[in-house]
Amino acid sequence: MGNRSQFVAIRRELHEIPELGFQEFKTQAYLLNTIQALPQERLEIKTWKTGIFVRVKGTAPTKLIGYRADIDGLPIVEETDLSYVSKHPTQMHACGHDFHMSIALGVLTSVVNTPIKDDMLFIFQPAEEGPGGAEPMLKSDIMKAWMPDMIFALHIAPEYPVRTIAIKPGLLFANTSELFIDLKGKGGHAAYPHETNDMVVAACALVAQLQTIVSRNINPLDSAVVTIGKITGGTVQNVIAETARLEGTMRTLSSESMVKVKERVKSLVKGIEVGYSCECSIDFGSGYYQVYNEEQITKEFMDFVQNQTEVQVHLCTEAMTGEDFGYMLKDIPGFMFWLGVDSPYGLHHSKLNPNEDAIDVAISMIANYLQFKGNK
Ligand SMILES: CC(=O)N[C@@H](CCC[C@H](N)C(=O)O)C(=O)O
Repeated sequence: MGNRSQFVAIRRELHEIPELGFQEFKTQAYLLNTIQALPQERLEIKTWKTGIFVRVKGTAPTKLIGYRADIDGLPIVEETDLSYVSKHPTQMHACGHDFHMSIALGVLTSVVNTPIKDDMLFIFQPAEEGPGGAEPMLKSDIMKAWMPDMIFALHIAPEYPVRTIAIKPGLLFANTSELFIDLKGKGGHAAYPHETNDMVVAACALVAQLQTIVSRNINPLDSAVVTIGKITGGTVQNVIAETARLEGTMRTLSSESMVKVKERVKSLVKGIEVGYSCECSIDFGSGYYQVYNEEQITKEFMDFVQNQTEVQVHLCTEAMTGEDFGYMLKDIPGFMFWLGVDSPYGLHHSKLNPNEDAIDVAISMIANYLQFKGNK
């Protein structure tokens, strides 16, 4: 691993054990072991479900600075040929949370070894991919007692080179809502369609109609996404399906548009019920609040990084990704930024392989920023 730090090895070990939201038991144990191996004099550690809070006492604190890393993986079968490929065959760190954790551990180690004046709160948060850990963590008694004065976080960005970050003041990520639709009709013999209400046909019609929400109901100057990522239905090739299920996600830049998208989903589903003589139920699952970067703190961070020669700052546009860190930023001023990791495969791809050089780049950049911001 050449000159790379121990946090690259830690990332690889975490990469091997991805776990889904609120099932991050091995991950939590691994993180706790690593945190407990640090000098403990300045640390106070509390667990919350599968997450962890670590408070680091500063030398002369005037504020509490929060830093959040998400810790869950995705239900994806990994298709890389890495020596440290996931040991959990149907789960993968395909959104970089292994990077987020190892960077947070690196920054924590740096703050323990070189204390800053201010107190710090490290938040290892479960279930970012769903159903959402940030909002309940924010409402927990622990965080109510340890409410940071400012907070920040990063997300890896495969499309940017290593040694770059991308960020903008104001809106960074979209409002999101999951979408689950169950359709139930009358199944039967494949040769007797006139005696059935085929839910495969109804589901296909609904998928096509859902596409008209973005193209026909949302102002073209606004932005929205309706994606159906999974369809299930039927049992065998020569039986007409009695049930079908669509699973997807909706994204909007404005919260008003999310209300409109949901209304249109309800109307289209009603139309399918009438048109295909079936019963449907809609579950909007979990929804995430937009990620909004507080202007002043974000600009100060951008200026700070720009003045360091090691990392370049790109001013980016908003993305339709979602992040439940948006809930934390709704209540606490702060920011999120993209960390360039230069991978030909994007987030949520089974071949995602971020460049590990970005780990030490990020640790050093954030540690420097904390020496500046936390010693003011
Ligand atoms: C950064 C990122 O990729 N976040 C996820 C968040 C998913 C939230 C929820 N499960 C949904 O699908 O709406 C994303 O897909 O943007």
